[in-house]
Amino acid sequence: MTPSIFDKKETMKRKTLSRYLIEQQREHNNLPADLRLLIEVAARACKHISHAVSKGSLGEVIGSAGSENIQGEIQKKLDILSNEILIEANEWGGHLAGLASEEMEHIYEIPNRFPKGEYLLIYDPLDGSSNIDINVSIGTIFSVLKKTEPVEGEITPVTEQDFLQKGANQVAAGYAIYGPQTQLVLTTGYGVQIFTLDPEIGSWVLTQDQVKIPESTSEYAINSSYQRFWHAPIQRYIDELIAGKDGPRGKDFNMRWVAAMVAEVHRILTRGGIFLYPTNSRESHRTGRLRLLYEANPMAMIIEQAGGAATNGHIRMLDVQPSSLHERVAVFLGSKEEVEIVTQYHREAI
Ligand SMILES: O=P(O)(O)OC[C@H]1O[C@](O)(COP(=O)(O)O)[C@@H](O)[C@@H]1O
Ligand SMILES: [Mg+2]
Ligand SMILES: [Mg+2]
Repeated sequence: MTPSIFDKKETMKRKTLSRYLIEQQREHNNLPADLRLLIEVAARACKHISHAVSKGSLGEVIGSAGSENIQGEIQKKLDILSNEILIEANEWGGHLAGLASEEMEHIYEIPNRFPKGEYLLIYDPLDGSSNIDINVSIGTIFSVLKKTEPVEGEITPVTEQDFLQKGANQVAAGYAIYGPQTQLVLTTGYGVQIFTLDPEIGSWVLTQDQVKIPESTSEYAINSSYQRFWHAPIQRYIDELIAGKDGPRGKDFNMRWVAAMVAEVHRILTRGGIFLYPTNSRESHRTGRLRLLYEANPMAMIIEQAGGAATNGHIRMLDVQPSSLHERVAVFLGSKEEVEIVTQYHREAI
């Protein structure tokens, strides 16, 4: 008997992250057991961060920590706390060789007193830090790579070089968004799934499977306060969007800016759109604002898995060869048609 729509909804409601991952491992045979456990540990850490975020001033996590990270940005108390939560949860998990974070200058090798694994975890513990104090959506972004050994079976110490892999090598990527609801968006290379945290039972529940981004859109997101520093291809692209129905695009566009990449990507996954963070002539943005390894790459994998596109303006983001841990990059991602147009404008300008 075919189950009714109601029954299907009920079944979806009960599918927790654990059950979903076990099904992938056992029934579909497309998720190694160690990777499944690593994702569970990361998801548990995000639940912990979500709890700290929701307490806000009650938990005394609001405000500056009075320190700077490697990028010269003022660290918020929550940036530091989230980083510590992720390290603590993952270092004894037994599935990692090492981890790296926006908030740490160097990589962190799992100490010898803990069991080790073959994976590398790279994350932005708290994305959208400027939104913390104003109670607007923020998130945690993570990427998982595999450490490759020069000789099979031999285990060598982890180095920064191990992390400098193209995004195409990612075996999983995800983010948690701490907004009106806390959600976990995940890909292990088989589409994109959204899990919503049910605060009553403390579980991540599958609420959307195989998320798909519409190919066309009339919504864009860019910080236009840098307009005077923009290079010609971006100037051209945005001018055309603003010209709307009267311009070459022949339709009106709307604009949004949340100032947290997780929130922009989440909106795009939900209803389409394009997110742009180009390089510009300002010294601090010469190579871009967002970080390749723990912002651009995981988001690019998620966007591609949902049928969208992501480039650095010239090539597919996932094909960019990283050269350093905290490297910055220009980012164009979202609905395919728009990403293709803006990338084409960059290519024509060479
Ligand atoms: O509004 P701005 O200053 O242009 O920057 C917004 C961008 O900065 C970020 O907040 C950077 O992330 P962090 O908060 O992790 O440093 C992105 O999420 C966002 O897209
Ligand atoms: Mg960030
Ligand atoms: Mg951050």
